[in-house]
Amino acid sequence: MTAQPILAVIGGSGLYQFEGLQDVETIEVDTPYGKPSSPIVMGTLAGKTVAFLARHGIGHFISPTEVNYRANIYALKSIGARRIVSISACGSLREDYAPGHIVIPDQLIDFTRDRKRSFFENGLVAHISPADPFCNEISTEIYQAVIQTSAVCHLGGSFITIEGPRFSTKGESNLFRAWGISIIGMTTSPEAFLAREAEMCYGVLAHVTDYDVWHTSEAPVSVEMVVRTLQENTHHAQEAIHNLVSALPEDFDCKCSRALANALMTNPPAIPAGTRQQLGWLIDKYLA
Ligand SMILES: CSC[C@H]1O[C@H](OP(=O)(O)O)[C@H](O)[C@@H]1O
Ligand SMILES: Nc1ncnc2[nH]cnc12
Repeated sequence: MTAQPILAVIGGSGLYQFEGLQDVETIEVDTPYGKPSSPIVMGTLAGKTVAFLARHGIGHFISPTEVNYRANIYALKSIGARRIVSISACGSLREDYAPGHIVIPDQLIDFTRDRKRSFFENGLVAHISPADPFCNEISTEIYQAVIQTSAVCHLGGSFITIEGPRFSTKGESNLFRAWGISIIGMTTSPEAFLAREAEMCYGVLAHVTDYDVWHTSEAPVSVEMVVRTLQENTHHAQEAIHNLVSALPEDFDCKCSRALANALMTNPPAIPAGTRQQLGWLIDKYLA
């Protein structure tokens, strides 16, 4: 059996397998929420175990709305992962975050509508705090790893998740700009919120692939533009993950691992037995 991974990587658009993993083992995981987007590929990088999951499936056949975010987070937790790096393609809403750059966002604005956004349901109410939606520790580690590459990297910026799959109108894009939002994508919500509920450290390495649709001298975003920019820049993410894995300590203590400590609202005797059992993986340590 492969060792517990030091890091789980969720690969987004343009990243369906992880180059350079050695001693690779592919694991089919099933979850109470259904199948994750892809098998989990476990392997070693810099001598440490890493897990990789392709968010849109291998071949990119799952839309941002249809990604089973709960199954993906559950699957990564079930193999023992405690930290997640999400690799995402995003549009830029500001001039100085240019295509080809990388952003490590520190805020998240959720404009999605049609997604399961919590593990808590069926008689068990919990309210986690996503005031700081990304783990500060892993985000800083990601930034340190990226700046060792030749990529231009920005630490900080707010990231809006739209429902998609369509891109934005100019009216929407200009509204988001007026709100001071930095980058735009379609997958970080609810992924980041579910990772917090699962008490996992979660950070994003966002590749800027385009200027969305607001720019007066740049063409509006298209799939061709996103794919081309990603092809030119994915090597930065691969290199950064290598740097990150090399630097990450095996032992760590982060407040993300206690995110549910003050979140459970339902009086324990009122929790239905089936729900208590189904969510045992999250709540046993608080209700034992
Ligand atoms: C292919 S452009 C839109 C698509 O790309 C991003 O995916 P991911 O976050 O998984 O890299 C964006 O969120 C949309 O899903
Ligand atoms: N402009 C954009 N809007 C939403 N998602 C994106 N992913 C990459 N570019 C994007």
